[in-house]
This record gives sequence, C-alpha cells and structure tokens, in this order.
Amino acid sequence: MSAQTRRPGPQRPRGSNSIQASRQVAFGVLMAVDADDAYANLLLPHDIRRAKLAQGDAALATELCYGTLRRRGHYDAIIEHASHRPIGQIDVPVRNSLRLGAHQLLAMRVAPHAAVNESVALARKHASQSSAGFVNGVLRTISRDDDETWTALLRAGVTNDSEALAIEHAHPPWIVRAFGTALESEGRGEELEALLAADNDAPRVNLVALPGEAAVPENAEPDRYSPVGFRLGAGDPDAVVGGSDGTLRVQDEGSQLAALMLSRVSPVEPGERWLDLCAGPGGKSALLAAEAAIGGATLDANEVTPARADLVRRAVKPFDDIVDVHTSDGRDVGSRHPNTYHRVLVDAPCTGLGALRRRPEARWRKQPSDIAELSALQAELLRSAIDAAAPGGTIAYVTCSPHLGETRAIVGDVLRRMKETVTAINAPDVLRSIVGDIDLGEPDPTRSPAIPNVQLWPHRHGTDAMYVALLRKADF
Ligand SMILES: C[S@@+](CC[C@H](N)C(=O)[O-])C[C@H]1O[C@@H](n2cnc3c(N)ncnc32)[C@H](O)[C@@H]1O
Repeated sequence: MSAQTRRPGPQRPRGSNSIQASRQVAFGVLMAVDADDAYANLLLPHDIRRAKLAQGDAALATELCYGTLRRRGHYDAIIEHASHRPIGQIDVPVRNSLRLGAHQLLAMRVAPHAAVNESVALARKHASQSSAGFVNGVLRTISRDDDETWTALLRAGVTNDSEALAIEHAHPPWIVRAFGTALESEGRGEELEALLAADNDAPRVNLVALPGEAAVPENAEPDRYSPVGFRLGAGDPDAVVGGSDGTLRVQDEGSQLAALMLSRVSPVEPGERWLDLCAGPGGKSALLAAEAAIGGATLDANEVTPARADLVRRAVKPFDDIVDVHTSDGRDVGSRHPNTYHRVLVDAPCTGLGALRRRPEARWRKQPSDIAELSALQAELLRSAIDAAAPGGTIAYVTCSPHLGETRAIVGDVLRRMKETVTAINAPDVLRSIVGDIDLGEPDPTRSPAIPNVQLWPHRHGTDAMYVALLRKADF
C-alpha cells in the first residue's frame, strides 16, 4: 500500500494534535474504500473491533463512515465548489479528510471547530503539513453555509428533474432515472422521492427463524410480511445468531419472501429435487433447505466461486443430510442435468441497486455499463435454469435490483423466445397466499408480454428492492 493510501492504525491517545478514535476508524475505512475498493460493510465492523471502541464510539464511527459514504457524491460536488478543484485532483487522504469534515459540518450536530480541527489533523498526519492548511480553508468555506443552502446552490446549476433529485438525495443521476422508469412502469412514478429518501436510511437488522428448526423469539418484533422473519427490540443480533447453531440468521425480509415464493408456490411432494443455481453466500439456500426438509425434498446448492461455495456449506450445515453443495458455472448446469429439478431458484448476480441502503458506497461505484454485462449473464443463467427444471417444474427468477434491464427485460425476453416451454405464474397471487394483503404495483398492460411479477420496494415494504418472477415449465 502506498504512503498516500496508508490506512490509520488503531486507537491513539488524545492530545492537542490527536484524533478521536471513532474518526480515525471512519477515516481508515473511507481510505480503504476509495483507494483499495474495500467494502465498508465488511471492513468497518472489523476495524471497530480492532480499535476496541466502546458502544457509543462505535455508533459514532458508523455514522461518520456510512453517512459520509452514502452522500459522497454530494459532498464531492460541494468540495469542488468550495475548493475550485476537481475532486479527482485532490490527494486521496486529503479528499477523505474533507469528505469526513463536510459530513460533520452539514449533516451531524458536531461543533464546527471540532469537525474542522480533526479533519485538519487527519490531513496533517496522513498527507502533509501544507495539505492541512488547504483542508482548513476549504472546510471553513463549507462551514459558512448549511446543507440546504449548498444544495440550493448545486441545484441552481441543473435544469432537469432527475439531476435535481440526484443532488437532493445524493444518488448518481443514472440511478435516479432507472428507479424512476421502474416505478413508472408500475404507475407509481410519484414515489421516486420516497424511494431515494428510503435509500438514505440505514435499515434495521432483520432476522429469519428457519422453519422447523427455530421459532421467532417471544420478545422479538415479527416482520410485517414474512411469517418466519423478525427484528430484535433489544439485544445484540450477533449474539442471538451465534447462539443458535445456524437456525437463526440475519436475512432481509425481501430475501425471505423470494425464497418462500418458490418453496410455497405449491404443496411439496416428498422426493422433490430442488436447485439453487447461484447460491453464495447461502442465505436463501438455508431457508430453502429448511422448507425442503419439512416437505421431504432435497436441495442442490450451486455456486461458481469456491470461497462463496464454502459459505454456502456453512449456511446449510444444519441440513447437510438433504443438501449437496456444488461448484459449477450455473450456465452449464441445464445442459448437464436437463429436466431434473422440480423447483429452481435463479438468484442472479446483479447490480444490487435494490440494496443501496445497506451498502453505503455502492451507488457511487456502479456504472450504467454494468447492466449490459450482467444482463447477458442473467439471461444465460435463466435459460440454464429452465433447461434444468423438470417438466411441470417451477423456476423463480430473482434479483436484488429493480432495474428493468435486469428484471422484466430478462424475463420478458425468455417468455417470448421460449413460449412453448415456459409460462408466467401469477407471482403476486403466490405472495398474497403467503403474506395476506400487500400493496403491489400492477403489471404494465402496454408491455408485451405482461409479466405478473413482484417488485418489492424499501419505501413501500421496508425490504430491499427484490424482484421475483415465477415461471412454469411445460409438462410435455
Ligand atoms: C445474488 S448472489 C446470490 C445470493 C444468495 N442466493 C443468497 O441468498 O445468499 C449471486 C451469486 O451468483 C454467483 N454467480 C455469479 N456467476 C455465476 C455463475 N455463472 N454460475 C453460478 N453462480 C454464479 C455469485 O458468485 C454470487 O454468489
């Protein structure tokens, strides 16, 4: 790692030039995300433990880090304005000191002198004495106005609505447009602002109690929709999960519903064979395995990346008598095992645009070009899943993205090209049979074929923006 990208070490004693441990940890993660493409949600908990932060300091480090990363593009635009320099021309440690300072000045109730002084100290320590003066000057300029005023200033430079929303809600404009298009396709374009705002709220930790193995704890708050999901009112989720032998797991409610829509689409016949084509790290495999065990079915869980296949093995450990884990390219599974499986899940690799609220930096990393690359793979995996399905079998196509290029475009194309082989099952009806009443968008009647799919949304359902389509293979 170069001197420019060096990450700060653990907690240091405080002094006139010292930096509070929470800021040190947050800054280290910002640096690793910027310079080494690290994932904040994986690195931050590790660094908090390493620095032995007490609970309050850990919460502060989390807000500093996630808050700064979520609004990074917004702060960059303000920094460029205040410094008259493109963000890409500011050294990595200097720009991250500035971002951290900007977040404290504009979005947190931190005393301005503390926000400025600690960012200056970070720049002095991780860059140079001269950069400390630059950071001081830029942050003092930023501190003269509040976030509302800066936002109005940035907005004054744009003329179209999606760019204005992008500035206000700190999302890249192309993502705002993609979300707008997806909502409009359900006749819900007016919900765009609520969706963008929901992406900026950290989600509460959601858990699943694997059916047949564990019950929702009595003191827990049951999920709004998932019959096996819950949240903890108090208590440490890690401790609850750790003490459960793998039968209580952290899992978004939307992911639970996607797995249950496949396992409960029809009564399970003993001896059924199920396939999870893209299983890593194994969250849905674990829930499918629990459901399979109850119904007398077996599960093949496939994952192309060996390290992620190991995570699947760990996730399905309570069910190792009925689950086999394989490490194949899912695109080959259909030709190798044609007409074999009664239920197939394709939880396709996707942009993850539906889970931006839990991956703070992700929105700034994604590119529109990711869609074209992924959609070719998604289509191949879905075709392989259809080949692998037994006659009369069910295929669930799932993405954690609402981008129409990854959802309806893929399913619509398959339905058109393979209309002799597959038909769409009414997914909203299947979901309602599991959860009761739920407010879902209507399929757009102007699109052909109209696909009765399910699109969940953070702002409406409190879940990740999970997409589910169910297909039935013809019974030749
Ligand atoms: C969205 S994730 C699946 C999440 C998983 N179902 C869960 O709930 O934990 C997609 C997975 O597909 C895997 N993958 C990517 N390309 C693949 C391929 N060609 N064949 C099989 N798996 C693939 C990725 O490594 C990733 O683990």
